[in-house]
Amino acid sequence: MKNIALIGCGAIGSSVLELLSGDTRLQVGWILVPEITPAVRETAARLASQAQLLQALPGDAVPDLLVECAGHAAIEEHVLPALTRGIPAVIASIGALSAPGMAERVQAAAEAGKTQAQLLSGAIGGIDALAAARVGGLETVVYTGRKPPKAWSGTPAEQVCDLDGLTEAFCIFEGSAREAAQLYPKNANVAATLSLAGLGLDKTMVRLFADPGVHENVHQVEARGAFGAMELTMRGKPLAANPKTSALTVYSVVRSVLNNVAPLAI
Ligand SMILES: NC(=O)C1=CN([C@@H]2O[C@H](COP(=O)(O)OP(=O)(O)OC[C@H]3O[C@@H](n4cnc5c(N)ncnc54)[C@H](O)[C@@H]3O)[C@@H](O)[C@H]2O)C=CC1
Ligand SMILES: O=C([O-])CC(=O)C(=O)O
Repeated sequence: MKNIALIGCGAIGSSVLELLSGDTRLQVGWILVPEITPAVRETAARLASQAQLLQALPGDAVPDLLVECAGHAAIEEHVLPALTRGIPAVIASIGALSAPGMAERVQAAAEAGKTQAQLLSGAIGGIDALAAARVGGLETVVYTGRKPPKAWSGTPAEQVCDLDGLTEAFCIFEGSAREAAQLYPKNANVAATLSLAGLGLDKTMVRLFADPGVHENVHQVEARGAFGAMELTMRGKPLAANPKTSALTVYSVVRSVLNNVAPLAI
């Protein structure tokens, strides 16, 4: 049985617990959160009663897998030390790897621990195709992200338009994935994932829209290269508990965890 440490117990973490509970091939032995709130206690009691609720992984704990679905700060705080200790990790907060030097630090920590960090595809699809296409050579990758105005609240979009008053789609950002990550860090996961799989942060072009006409998180990718061309549209339903997060991200975490215990992985 695989023993898992879950980092974060918010919209994604609690849905992941829901979907994994009852699977006898694994158990969640640790849940790491900055504050052990009554909501976290209730979720853990209901879905992972054997789990220890802690702020950091104890030095003598050796989970088989660390699953990050907490936010960018958790990479520095939990993932790097665990990788260095040889604990493999799956990472949802890919946007954190846009910070200068962070992708290299994750790689170095995994090398030091002789283990592996797996970057999840999260809310976007086609990462397998894009990463394979890179081998033959990519020419352009363009990402367009479109979300309902309320999904952009608390971001610099509030300074470039009146989110509540929008009657049509408004382009709140156009530039490189590196600039997008700096301005919209909490919405930078998809852009960062596409960059890491494809042309890198400076050559991946990003356009972001606040669009009152959509109710989903719409992610579009256009890529061209030696392989031919790819066009992809995802219309991700947002999680009720966090409209900034697409439900597919939860399923992507669960897929990855189950691939770790399944005899046939896909
Ligand atoms: N790769 C992708 O496509 C996507 C990735 N994400 C990433 O997943 C993260 C979590 O998303 P949600 O569950 O919707 O957010 P949320 O805000 O609902 O939950 C975050 C949880 O992590 C905990 N947390 C925050 N900082 C922490 C830290 N330093 N160490 C341990 N726990 C910490 C919080 O207490 C909370 O339990 C996002 O911040 C984002 O980075 C989200 C959406 C898509
Ligand atoms: O759609 C989502 O779940 C999140 C998203 O756009 C991002 O973080 O890039």
